[in-house]
Amino acid sequence: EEAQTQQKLANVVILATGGTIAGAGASAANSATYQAAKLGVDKLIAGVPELAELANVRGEQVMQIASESITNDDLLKLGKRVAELADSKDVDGIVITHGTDTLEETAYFLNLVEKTDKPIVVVGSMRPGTAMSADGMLNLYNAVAVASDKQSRGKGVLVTLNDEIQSGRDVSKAVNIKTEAFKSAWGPMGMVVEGKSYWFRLPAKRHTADSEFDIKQISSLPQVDIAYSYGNVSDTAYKALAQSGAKAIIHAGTGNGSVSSRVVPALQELHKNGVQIIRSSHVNQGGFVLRNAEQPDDKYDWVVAHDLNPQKARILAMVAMTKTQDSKELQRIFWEY
Ligand SMILES: NC(=O)CC[C@H](N)C(=O)O
Repeated sequence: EEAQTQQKLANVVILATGGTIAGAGASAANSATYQAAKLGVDKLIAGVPELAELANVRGEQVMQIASESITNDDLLKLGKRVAELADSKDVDGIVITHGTDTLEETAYFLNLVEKTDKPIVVVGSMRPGTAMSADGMLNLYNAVAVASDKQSRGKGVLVTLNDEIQSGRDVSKAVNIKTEAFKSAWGPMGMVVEGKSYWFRLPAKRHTADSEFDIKQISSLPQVDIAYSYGNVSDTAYKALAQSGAKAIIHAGTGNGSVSSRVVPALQELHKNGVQIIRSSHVNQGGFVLRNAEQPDDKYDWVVAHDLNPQKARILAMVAMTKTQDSKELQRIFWEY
């Protein structure tokens, strides 16, 4: 009988990378003061015995770090392992446990480069497992539920926290400390409650199987950096980033992605020297940057990031620039993904 249930259940692999979901604090009162990336994947799985009712689950420790320390090489390593598993007949879905600080970057990266319809779910938590009202157990349970569900196929990389199913493209950490931390300007795609998924919308942008990018063809990512804008800003950061080898600079602009008159000449100069300038906005609840609004992008040959926040724009620019250095192609890609 046990063999029969195992046959019916989906096979889900949990790739663990660290973060608070694998964190531990000194006391149950420590919801914010703790060390991330302490528990191994086997302990995470053992901590939620109910996972066995949802799927045949096995774990792999890909790395054990706090996600603010993730590098481009780490992204490639994780991406390549996900692709290998997605190609395996024995794997129906993949869950990635991840720190929440850069979870939105990794989820978007995988959404762009994994050529598969199989569910890929990235999950984290806001409180370590040692804390009162820890959220990791339920978030992981929900992630495995979504990853083992056939309905989740072909919907792009997904993120499950706070009972919501979010698009890995759109979602961003908008709040810290609180468990209701991840938001999307366009709303969640669905809910997951007691191991069952309820879907309400689909992503409109190209992703995964429909993407022109393939992790198997990518061996390195170009240097793309972000410069933050504010009153009295100078061009120092932009010049320094270009000097250090940035192939593109994401302008984390004020408001509509506006650029200070103190910075415009330096950006024109950098672009003449081959650095792509990509305008985004650092407003918190959904930037929306349009070409030739506030700045003459056609005249300067700049690119706009549209609704992508600066950190997501960095991910797309890196992936796109593995294929093209042409600003018009880059802009096409920024509209489509
Ligand atoms: N809630 C979290 O996961 C944050 C912990 C850590 N800063 C990380 O991103 O890994």
